Amino acid sequence: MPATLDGQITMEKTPSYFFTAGVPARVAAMSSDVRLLVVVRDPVTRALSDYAQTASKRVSTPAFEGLAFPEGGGGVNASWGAVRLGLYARYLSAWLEHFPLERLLFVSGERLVADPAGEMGRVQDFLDLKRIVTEKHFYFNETKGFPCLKKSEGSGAPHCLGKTKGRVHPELSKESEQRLRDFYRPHNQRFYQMTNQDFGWP
Ligand SMILES: Nc1ncnc2c1ncn2[C@@H]1O[C@H](COP(=O)(O)OS(=O)(=O)O)[C@@H](OP(=O)(O)O)[C@H]1O
Repeated sequence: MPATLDGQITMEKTPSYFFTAGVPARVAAMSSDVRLLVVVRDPVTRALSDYAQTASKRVSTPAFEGLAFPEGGGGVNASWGAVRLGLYARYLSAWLEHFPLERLLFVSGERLVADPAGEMGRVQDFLDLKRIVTEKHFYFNETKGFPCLKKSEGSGAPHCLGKTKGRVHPELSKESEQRLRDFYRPHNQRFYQMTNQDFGWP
């Protein structure tokens, strides 16, 4: 992390911090007053998104359902990363050994899309920042199917995230979706209790 002067905030992000062993202890050792933002989405959608990212890099990736569900039986393959990483409560436990809950803000991935200004308002409050980013900064881009910035910082032109954000997800049969939902439900409930926040995942 670069040196941070008084009055500055240094931000650093990668999704893998959340679930990589040893990271909570390392972050705690680095800074005692760090604030942590965790963006989470419905773990079923997360699994499909994870798969879509892998499949975009390797054409020969087997079908989602073959990887998610072991042959025979009604089980779910929780050792496959795309499934395992949606077990948020498990990974959060490791962070809560090093940080009080108040040091973490859980951002809803769904609300970030449906109401980006509202969710960014929560983020700014959490970081003790003036609410500079508001509704007026966003518009919904029908082609992209996501909110985009009305003006980018560099050119002042509208700016959407790139092609690697908003990929098409694989189709999932109703039965497979239900199987995954049933698998995640108790984990989601535990996560809601730990965060005191109901994300409303079906
Ligand atoms: N405004 C906007 N524009 C485009 N995409 C958006 C936006 N807000 C949230 N998302 C969702 O972000 C998902 C990609 O996040 P990632 O976790 O891959 O990002 S990163 O790894 O931290 O770079 C990406 O997931 P996929 O849809 O599976 O590609 C999007 O659903």
